[in-house]
Amino acid sequence: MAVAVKICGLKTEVALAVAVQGGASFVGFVFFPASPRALTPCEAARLVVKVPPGIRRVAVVVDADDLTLETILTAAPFDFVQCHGRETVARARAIRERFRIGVIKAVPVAEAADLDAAAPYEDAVDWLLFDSRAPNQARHPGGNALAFDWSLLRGRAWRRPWLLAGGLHAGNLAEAVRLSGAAAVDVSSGIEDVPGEKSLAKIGQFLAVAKDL
Ligand SMILES: O=C(O)c1ccccc1NCC(=O)[C@H](O)[C@H](O)COP(=O)(O)O
Repeated sequence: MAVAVKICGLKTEVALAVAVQGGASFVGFVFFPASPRALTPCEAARLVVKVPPGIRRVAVVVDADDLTLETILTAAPFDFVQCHGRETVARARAIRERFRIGVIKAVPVAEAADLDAAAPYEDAVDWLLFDSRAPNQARHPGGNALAFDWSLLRGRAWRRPWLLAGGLHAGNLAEAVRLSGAAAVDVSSGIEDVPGEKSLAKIGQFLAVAKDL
């Protein structure tokens, strides 16, 4: 059974094309200015229009207000907003209802107790995303190439589908899926040569591994 992949932090047409050809199920665009992967709504729109039907387009935001979301979502068509900050359950629900869009809520994980934070979101969002908790000094809450103990997820069940994220790369993907039981994964740093610069070869390798799982 192949594992579904979200390729996150895309910035160029060529990287997007490799992700699409390699079989990505989701493609993510980051709207957080401090990130080396940040795009403006205009820059993202030029890429988003190239995404073929059936591949889900994700706008990654951090505690974005309605005006910011309006600007992003009117510049280009997205299928999901990924809330990667401290958005409450009420805020996640409000985004989903006001913008009539799917919502993915990132849940930061460092220890088993952190998983309990996911349950209250189940009725408010479409997907959960379990990512490593960013260190205090991190400049952004995601995309930090940090893994957590994947076995924490083993045997846990949620009423929403979920993605595993954090420090994944072609070399550890099989083990991460085996230990966590993930059916969908999200990757950014592990398919880059330097932060913000995607490696076409690494995107291809990651997707090839995912296809065989
Ligand atoms: O990627 C970023 O720079 C980023 C910045 C701010 C919020 C979220 C961000 N990324 C979200 C993602 O979905 C990443 O793919 C996820 O955190 C995993 O990242 P990595 O450990 O680098 O694979």
